[in-house]
Amino acid sequence: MPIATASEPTSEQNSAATAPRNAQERPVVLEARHLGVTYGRGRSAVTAIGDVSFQARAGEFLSIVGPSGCGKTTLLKALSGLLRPTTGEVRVNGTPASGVTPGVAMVFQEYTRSLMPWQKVRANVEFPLRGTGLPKRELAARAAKALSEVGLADVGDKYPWQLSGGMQQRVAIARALAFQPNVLLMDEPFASLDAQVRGDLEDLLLHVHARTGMTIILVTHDIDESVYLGDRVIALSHRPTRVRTTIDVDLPRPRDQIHTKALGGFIDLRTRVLELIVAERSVDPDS
Ligand SMILES: Nc1ncnc2c1ncn2[C@@H]1O[C@H](COP(=O)(O)OP(=O)(O)OP(=O)(O)O)[C@@H](O)[C@H]1O
Repeated sequence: MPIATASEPTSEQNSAATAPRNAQERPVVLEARHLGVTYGRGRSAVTAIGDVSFQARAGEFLSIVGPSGCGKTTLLKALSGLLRPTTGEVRVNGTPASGVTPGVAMVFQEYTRSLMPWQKVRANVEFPLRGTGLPKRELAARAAKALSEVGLADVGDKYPWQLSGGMQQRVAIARALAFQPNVLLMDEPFASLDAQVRGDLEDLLLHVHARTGMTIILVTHDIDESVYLGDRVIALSHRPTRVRTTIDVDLPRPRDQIHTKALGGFIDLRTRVLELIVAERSVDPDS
């Protein structure tokens, strides 16, 4: 399947652009309710998350930004159920989640550590599906479809280390897609890639989002990326973190690297987000 490029929006992207965009009418699929996370106890305790509440609606693309070390990764871990919150709860379709959050997949920044180098690409993509009871044929079909979706239909028999960094991160995304999650959590997935590859993968993500209608929650340090991809940007405060502001990104879709980023609205939004981050950066959480 062809990957969306800046100059050629796909038919899926175009249909997404004309679909009703009243996000408030869509059901809430994932909710953080007064989440708090403290690491350790006593004098060495570190409260990463103070009190965070927000809702992600079906099909929404949420970008999360915040100053360095404010607790963004901790928040994604709590949302995925990899880490138990100290206070508050995560709700899925209105029901409190305990343990690993159902229907959620996560993509990490460190693709070299998240892919198994001794397994071929196809086996890496199939891995999370093993133990789900799916027949082998269905497993293989899902992996093939996901690899095709990220433009890697022909690399199933290679090892991850035979691929470029950008291709390895595509494999990690394919692995999450093969799982067919309702919510995809992404922790700075493009941070270690060069600018051109990063732009390509941002557009790949826009394409996947438009085609699948999946809810995506992406943590990023890159202010432009947060606005370019998101329907809303949640700006977090310094640690112990709270939601400082939520900004609606009312830019038209489909988006493309050249024209969207040249829009006055894009420049205004990125300036607003940057101002918020700079203001929060100037606060020392340990003082
Ligand atoms: N396992 C842990 N034990 C103790 N403290 C931790 C642990 N993990 C994170 N922290 C602390 O919690 C705070 C938030 O960390 P976290 O990694 O969630 O922030 P972040 O916003 O993702 O950081 P960055 O901007 O560098 O990616 C930091 O002060 C960090 O040192």
